[in-house]
Amino acid sequence: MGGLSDGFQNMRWLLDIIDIGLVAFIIYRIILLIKGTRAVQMLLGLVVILIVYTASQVGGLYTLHWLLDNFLSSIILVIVVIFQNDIRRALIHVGRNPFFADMSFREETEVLEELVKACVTMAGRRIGALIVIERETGLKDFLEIGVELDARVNADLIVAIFNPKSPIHDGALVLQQGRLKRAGCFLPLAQDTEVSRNLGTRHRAAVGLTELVDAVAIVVSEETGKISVVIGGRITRDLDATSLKRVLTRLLEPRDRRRQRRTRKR
Ligand SMILES: Nc1ncnc2c1ncn2[C@@H]1O[C@H](COP(=O)(O)OP(=O)(O)OP(=O)(O)O)[C@@H](O)[C@H]1O
Repeated sequence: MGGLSDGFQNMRWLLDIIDIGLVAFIIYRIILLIKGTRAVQMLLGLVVILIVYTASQVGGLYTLHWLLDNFLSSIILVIVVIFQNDIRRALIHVGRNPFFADMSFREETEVLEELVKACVTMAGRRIGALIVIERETGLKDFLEIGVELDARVNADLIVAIFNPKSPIHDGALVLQQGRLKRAGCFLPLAQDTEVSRNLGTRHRAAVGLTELVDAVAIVVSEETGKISVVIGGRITRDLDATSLKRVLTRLLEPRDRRRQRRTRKR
């Protein structure tokens, strides 16, 4: 037993390195996860509260200090409530489920071309559409409503689905693992913020879902005929065929291939 604990003592430096490395990795992942989201502002707010808390202690502002002390004692609960969406996103990232799993490069290109063709056709005809593409986070929770399809990605079929006369044109079309999986799906709407208040419900649904999961949403506006891509709750508007294909290729490309491409560039 003594030998074992001596062994651990001798390895102390190694454990310290692992310890520091793990903490640095967790902080890095948290920063990556919340970068550019509302969570950054909330985190800054918390930092300000911490500064005021320390200042109130040093300056002897007892009532303020008591108030903040009580607030900060339940900080874990506060953090969980404030960052619930981000925590959920981080946790469900564990189960990877890439869109182009088991597809050859030629099949991937074909899927993207059919998707882009469908969006451009619908935009030209002012047919409204909402297409959601699953990436690493499973969308099972959002697929209960709707009609099962499980069909190859085909531009004519997508246009037919969103044709206003089609019985399944309402709601979202969901793509999983390179196939058209379900149509007529109801998505969670974005929370009632200043930005989302100015959006119609189709765009709000795209923002709402992508705030919760890492899926990519494509919206074709019935009103303007414009194509937008929504990811992480952020909208990139007014895409044409070329920019849509470029954006989708970048977002759906398998990670290992993206890494290989970056290494080749260096
Ligand atoms: N929660 C939802 N989940 C999925 N689809 C939805 C949801 N809410 C609305 N939609 C779809 O959006 C359509 C209505 O879009 P609306 O015109 O209100 O939005 P919009 O963002 O202004 O889009 P557009 O620019 O095409 O007019 C509905 O017919 C339905 O197909």
